[in-house]
Amino acid sequence: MSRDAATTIIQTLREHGHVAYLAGGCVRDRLLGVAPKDHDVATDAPPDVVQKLFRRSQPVGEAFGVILVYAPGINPNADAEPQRGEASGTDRPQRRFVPIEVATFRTEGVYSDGRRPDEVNFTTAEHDAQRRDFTINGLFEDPLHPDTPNPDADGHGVIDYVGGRADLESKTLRAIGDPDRRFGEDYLRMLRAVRFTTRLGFTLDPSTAQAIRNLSKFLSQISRERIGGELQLMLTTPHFAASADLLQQLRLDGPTLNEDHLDAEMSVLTRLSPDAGYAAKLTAWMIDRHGLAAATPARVRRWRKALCLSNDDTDTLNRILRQLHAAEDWATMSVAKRKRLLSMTDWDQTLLVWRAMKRADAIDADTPALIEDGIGLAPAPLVDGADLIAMQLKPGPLFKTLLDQVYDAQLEGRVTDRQAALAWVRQSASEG
Ligand SMILES: Nc1ccn([C@@H]2O[C@H](COP(=O)(O)OP(=O)(O)OP(=O)(O)O)[C@@H](O)[C@H]2O)c(=O)n1
Repeated sequence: MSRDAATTIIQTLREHGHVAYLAGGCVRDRLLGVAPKDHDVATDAPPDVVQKLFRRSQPVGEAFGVILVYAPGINPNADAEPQRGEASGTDRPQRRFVPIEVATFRTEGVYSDGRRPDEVNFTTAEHDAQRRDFTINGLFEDPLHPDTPNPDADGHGVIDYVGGRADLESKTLRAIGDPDRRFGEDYLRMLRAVRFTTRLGFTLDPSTAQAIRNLSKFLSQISRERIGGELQLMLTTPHFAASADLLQQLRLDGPTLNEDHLDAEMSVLTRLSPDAGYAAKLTAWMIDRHGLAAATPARVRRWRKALCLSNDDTDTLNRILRQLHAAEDWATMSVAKRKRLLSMTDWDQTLLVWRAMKRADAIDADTPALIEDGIGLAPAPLVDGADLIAMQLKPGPLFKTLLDQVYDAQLEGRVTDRQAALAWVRQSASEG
């Protein structure tokens, strides 16, 4: 477990006369009874000392004083470094080297480029706690404290310089010290505030919320990759609708999406199944904000830029929107068209959005009969391009039209075997 690996590192640092603790999210999560994603260590040992003490280490954020140390532990994510003499890819369950971030206690300057702090100074644990974003993230823990032999015990080894324990108990997300200053150091923290508040089901402290409202427009100074990354974290949790709602209440929606603030009701997003992927959630949010008619490729291009969307997510978003627009004509659509729609890539995602829009009743009612009609939604074509070439037809626009039409005939049961399909093509081609 990464807690064991982090504890081993802390022990070594202590033996060499340094102060070292577990820090940040892992302390918060343990006190909340949640399994921490990873365990970070903070220490007064400077980065070069950390590197000398741990042979298996590499700097990951030298400017920040962060060193990745590989320490023995059970690594649940199997692809850590293999042990010496051990072939990688072996299936024996065993102790592996777990990567742990070891950061030197630091204070940071402002992030004036929106990506990294202008300056970093090494300091004490107390000052390191005070430069962190929220009180619940500013806790340290001594895993070697005699009162905490059991990691599940209510930690007496917790070191709290910022009032984080009381805020954990009252379920309050509060900036450490002066909120304007904390957000001014890194405006991305305003989005982090939304993520932690909704993920943990906390309340945002009123003066922290007010500071965000006042400063929301400065979010646009932050790099689009960081904004997009944070939004993705927010929307891929089960609390995505609450996150979008809180973003809007705090007037962070506009600067996040690089468009104007809107007071939209999150009805589609609220009803959307948690099984929906990131692109489907963005689609639902776009529809809540702008309506389906205004959810256009131009809007997708804008969101893609604002959120640094991947090609995959952008393609999926565009596909879902095209399918939603097509689904509007369901009532008048031919059987072949219906079947083609139902077998399109990402239709499952489209359907989740369509259901959240409360418009899927007819599709849901008609689908079983289409699937179980003895033909199916997407049977293998009875004829293909090679058959057309064998008929001396030249590849060209007519070629594709003929193939589409004969496939429609097949989907609708108008041709049921290969001979009939070939005859159908011959007839249509001769008619021109
Ligand atoms: N803009 C930021 C980012 C991080 N931190 C501090 O660095 C710690 C680690 O950051 P990160 O790994 O991003 O978050 P976690 O708190 O570990 O939360 P998560 O479980 O989401 O990773 C945080 O707890 C917080 O103390 C901060 O003060 N300001």
